Parts: sequence; structure tokens; C-alpha cells
Amino acid sequence: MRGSTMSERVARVLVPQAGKCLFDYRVPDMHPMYRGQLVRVPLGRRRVLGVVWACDPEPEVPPERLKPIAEWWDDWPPLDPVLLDQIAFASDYYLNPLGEYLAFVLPPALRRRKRQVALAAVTDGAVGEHATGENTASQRRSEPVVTTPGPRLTAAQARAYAQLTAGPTGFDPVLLFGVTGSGKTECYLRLIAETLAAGRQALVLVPEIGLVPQTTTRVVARFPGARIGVWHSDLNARERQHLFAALVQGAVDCLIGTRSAIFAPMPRLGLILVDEEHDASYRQFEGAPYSARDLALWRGKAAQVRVVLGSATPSLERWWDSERGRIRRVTLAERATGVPLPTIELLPVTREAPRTAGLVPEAWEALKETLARGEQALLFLNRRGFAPTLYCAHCGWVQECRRCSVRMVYHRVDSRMRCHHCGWSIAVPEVCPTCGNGGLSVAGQGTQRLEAELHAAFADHGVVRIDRDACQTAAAFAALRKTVARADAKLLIGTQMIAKGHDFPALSLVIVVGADAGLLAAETRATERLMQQLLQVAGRAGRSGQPGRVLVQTRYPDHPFFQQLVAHDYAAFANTLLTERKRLALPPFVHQALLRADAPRLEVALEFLTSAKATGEAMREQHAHGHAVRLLDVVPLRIVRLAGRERAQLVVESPNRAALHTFLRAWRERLLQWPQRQGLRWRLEVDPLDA
Ligand SMILES: Nc1ncnc2c1ncn2[C@@H]1O[C@H](COP(=O)(O)OP(=O)(O)OP(=O)(O)O)[C@@H](O)[C@H]1O
Ligand SMILES: [Zn+2]
Repeated sequence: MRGSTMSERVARVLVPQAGKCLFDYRVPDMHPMYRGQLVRVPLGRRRVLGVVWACDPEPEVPPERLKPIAEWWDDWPPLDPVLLDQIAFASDYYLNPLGEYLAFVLPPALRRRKRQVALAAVTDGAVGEHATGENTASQRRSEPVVTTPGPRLTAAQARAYAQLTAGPTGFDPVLLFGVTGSGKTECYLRLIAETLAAGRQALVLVPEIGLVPQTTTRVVARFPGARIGVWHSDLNARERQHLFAALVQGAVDCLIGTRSAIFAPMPRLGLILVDEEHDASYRQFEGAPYSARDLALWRGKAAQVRVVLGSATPSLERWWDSERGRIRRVTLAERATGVPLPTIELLPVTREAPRTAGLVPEAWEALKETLARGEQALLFLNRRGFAPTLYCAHCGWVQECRRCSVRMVYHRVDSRMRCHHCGWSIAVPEVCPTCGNGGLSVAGQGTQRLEAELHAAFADHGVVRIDRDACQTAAAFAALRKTVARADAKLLIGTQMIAKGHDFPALSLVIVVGADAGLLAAETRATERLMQQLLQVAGRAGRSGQPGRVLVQTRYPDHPFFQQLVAHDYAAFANTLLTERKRLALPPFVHQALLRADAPRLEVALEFLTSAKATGEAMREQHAHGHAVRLLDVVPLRIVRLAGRERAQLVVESPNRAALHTFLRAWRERLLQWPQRQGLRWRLEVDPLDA
């Protein structure tokens, strides 16, 4: 302790807000004070909930001029130190204010409530939405967790499980590379069992809210009576607050959640599982940016626990880490049910080929046969709406978004044109606004059109469409998923929403209606994403019973990409891609950051970026490791206008992560000091996905 008398103690408190978020307060005589303690403090005219970030820091003003802490939440345990360090790390790494990461931790409702009320709420036993009826007030459970027996592990699973647990104690990052349907979940359940038996907590991350129920059901069935928490964006205020209170007290044995669950207090953390680790949903770009998958690795290291990243199609970054021995790789090469992986066949599509509802005759026949056998079929089309283009055949006018440089999509369900980028919508125009022609035409195919066309032929089989328009809430999705799992609906039409992670036993045929757009896209990660998507959707077929069949319609059947797809050879694909990335010095062989700017007019954004680049170049010269950093050209984004703002960017990269970060920090400080320009906004993005 610094300072001469007890009465001069100071607490530096972190509050959950953007901008300045650390403030000093006077601490009364002899009051016990710990890092991580919850406190309510006066801030302007408000009183806000925060955490003690540092005890007795060098105060910026004399302690006697500081305000006292308003309310001590002494009956609450402090937040766990690893979580506090994680907040500090995220803020430092993603170059974003600390307080915004604390906002992920503290439920908004709790910030407004009195501490007694809030804590009392915990003792009624609900944890998230899956109340197990247990009293959650006790930290550690006194009784051991009951585990119901699971299926006997297959030989491959047993081998994988032995490898998974053979690593060192403490931090042990493992990539579980298991083909779709290989029974990775069974391995997770065994790992969770072990963790719970040791009296520790397991954190299970899934990429999407839609996957939470399936995972939760399996965990609850395996560990009846265990305190299972569920964390996602659809929890109501009360549920979030209960869950948080339970978590702070260590009264949750296993937490299942989407990406922000990585910010859950887990004082007895013993295991982190990241399912479908390649999934882009683990990244957040809006607001405070982070990658839940990368933070999972960071937290695992800080907490000294095992981290298992599971996927049939790992991200190239993690694949590369496993290739060079940075993380261990455990492989599951066969399906757990003994059914072979589905065969993938390519169906060439030409402009002239006859098609029914967008399907070539072979696909149409296969669909008919599958449904006639009473099995399920899934048509994968990653484009929602009815048709992506509305145009005038007379003058060539095309309906574009007024605010974005993209076409609007025709939605027949409610007869509107929608922008899939900014959400703006208008009624479908009856005549062409330029030439007055009355018969506007549509081109292209979206899920609604496919649904309408197939409904005519297969209405008796139950046709369901599963995309963001059809299920706007988690509950709506859960209900649809149940219908599908029970096989009440036989013909499914879906976007990537249905492609990943789900286990639908009756599904035997998958038709990829169109995937070529992804192959031609310009983004670095487009092919990687497409392969992941196609192998994932293919993986839904034939998971039990008969082997599945996957038909992929494409204009480019000879493309090497499709050859690797047909062979189910993700390892070969990943290695080919790595060789190419290495040659082109692209991630993971270089670390990148992005300076993005937008303004009502493109010139303003370009001008800002050009001077930022000049400043950066000059700083590079002065900098010790500056030579390791490279600033690329200032370029407008492919979709220049978004929601009325025009956008451009500048990539900064380096093979050396530390050099890049040192540069970014200094550069950012300089940019922050620049005068505000009219209507300009900018942000630095570390590890961008689509540079
Ligand atoms: N040891 C086992 N014996 C029998 N069936 C098993 C076994 N392990 C898993 N299964 C079954 O195999 C199917 C696929 O398992 P699971 O859903 O865990 O696969 P996965 O590897 O997670 O697949 P994906 O990557 O596609 O999500 C499930 O229906 C599951 O019940
Ligand atoms: Zn728009």
C-alpha cells in the first residue's frame, strides 16, 4: 500500500462504457478492497456499477478531492482475476476501450438494480433459461455430478479421447479435427464429465444461437442435476441477471453459450470447448471487436486449462498452427455411426441445360426418389428472398438500394424490395421509374422462389424454408428445428443457417443448388469459406442409416476446388491453400490490420486514409521495428456505399505480430489527435476477416 494513512486509500474503478472508463474514488478508512470487487460509483449525475480495477494506484488528483465509492457490493464475490486480465488483453489487442469489454460482462439490468435485490434473486435457483431447480447459492457442489452413461465410444473415438486427455496438465490447446458426424460431441461430453468430476467448470462455445438448444439438450441429458447455464443474446433481462449472479458465485457447472459467453465469470474454470471453431460468427466487428475463439485460447492459457477447438473444417490459421506443432491435432476420420461419409457428385450446369425450379434433371429425379422413399432432402441455396434482381426488360433499369451500392432483393412473401446490406425496404414498384414500362421482370433465384416452385410439386411432403426471414427469433428457429429433427417436414430449403452442426438423422440427400458465386468472389477467404460451407452442408447427409448423397450443381465441375470437395479432403485443400497463401504472403503468414474510413462522400474517406498512410510511412521510418511493417494502398471497398456512407480502407501488415501492434498503437494515438473531419468515421480492425 502506498500513502501515509489508511484514510487516503484510492480505488481505480472500471465502468462499463465507451471512451474514458477508469475513474478514481476515495475509499473509506479500513474498508476492505480487492481487485474485481463490484461497486457502485458516482459518475456525473449517475451512479453506475463498476469493478475495482486497481487498488491504491498513483492518484491523478489528491485523494481528498476524490468522491467516495457510493455502494460496496461486499456480499458479492469479486470477478475472477483471469477475466479481468482478459478484458485488459482484449482492450490492448483490439485497440478498443476497456469499458466496452466490461459491458459484455455486467448485465445491464443489474447495473440499475440494488445489490440486495439482485443477489436475493439468485437464491431462487434459476440459471439462465434452463433452470435445473437446484439451489445455486453454494459455490462448489457438495454432491458429485451424476453422469448418465453415454454410448460406447467407437474405437476411433476412444483413440481420439485418449489423445485429447494425454496432453500436459495446465494449458493444453488441441485442434479436434473430426469429419462431420464423427462424434465430436461425445468426446466433448466425456471431457466435460471429467471436468465436473474434478469440481471444476466447463465453458462450451457454439457459433450460433440456433445450435444452443441441441448442445444444451445433450449436456442436460448426460448430467442430470448439474447446474447448466445458457448464455446468448436472447436471454431477457431477468435471466441474464440471474445467470450472472450464479456465475460470479461459481454456481454454474457448465456454461453453454454463443461468442460473448467468453466474457462470463468462471472462477473454477477447468475446460473450454469451442465447437465449429472455423465459424466466422466467433468474430465480432461492431462495437467492441473480438474473436471469441482467439480469446478462448488466451483465457485457456491464463487459466491454465485445456482448450479444445473442434471442427471438420478448421480455420486455416489453426490448421497451420497444428501443422507446425503450435497446437496438438487429434483426428477423427470416420463417422461414429459406421455409415460412410456421403458421396459428393458434381452436376454440370450450362446456360442451355433444362432446369426445373433451378434443378437439373438428375437433381430433380434424385429429389423425387428420396421423397418417395420417405427420407428427407435438403436444398442448399445461400441466398434469401425471392429473386436477387428486379429489372426493366425495356430500358435495362435495375432496382438498387438508395443508400448502398447493391441491388435490392425481391421478397414475394410480403411484396417488398429489401436491401440485404442496410435493411432498407420499399414496396415493389409497379412500373419502371425511368421508362414507365409496366411489366418489370425478376432474375435469379432465392430461397423463397425455390420454396414456391417446389411447393407446387411436393406440397404433400411438407416443405419448409429455413433462413433468416423465416426464423427471426431463436424460438422460431428452435421450433422449426424440432419439426425437421422429427422429420415431419421432408423437404428443407435453407441457407447456411441450417448447414452447420445440426444432426438430422432422417436426412439423406443434399442438393447444393448454386455455389459458384463463392468460387468467383474476390475476398482472400472466400474459397476457404466456401469449402467449409459445402463440407458442412454435405455433412448433414446420411448421418445414420443409409449413406447420404450430395449433389452439387456447378458451371465449373473441372475446377480443382471441386475435385478436393468430392474427395472430402479438407486436409489436402487446407495445405494447398496454405502453400498459396505463403507464396502470396497472405494470412496466416502475415498479420494484418485494417484502417477503415467512411463518410457521406468517398473523397473525404480517401483523403483521410491517404494522409493517415503518409503519417504511417513517416512513423515507420522512425520506428525501431518499423521496417517490418508495410502499408498497402488506399482502396475503396468493393461495396462502396453502405447505408448512405462511402467506404475505403488501408491494409497494414507485418510478419511480426509485436512489430505490427507497436506500430498500430503509436499510429492510433496520432490519428486520435487529428481534428474531427466532417462526417468522417474511422476504425482500426485487428485481424480483419476480409482485407
Ligand atoms: N460412440 C457412438 N456410438 C454410436 N453413435 C454415436 C457415437 N458417438 C456419436 N454417435 C452418433 O453419431 C452422430 C454424430 O455425432 P455428433 O453429432 O457428435 O457429430 P459431430 O462430430 O459433432 O458432427 P458435426 O461436425 O457434423 O457437428 C450422432 O447422431 C451421435 O448420436
Ligand atoms: Zn441498402
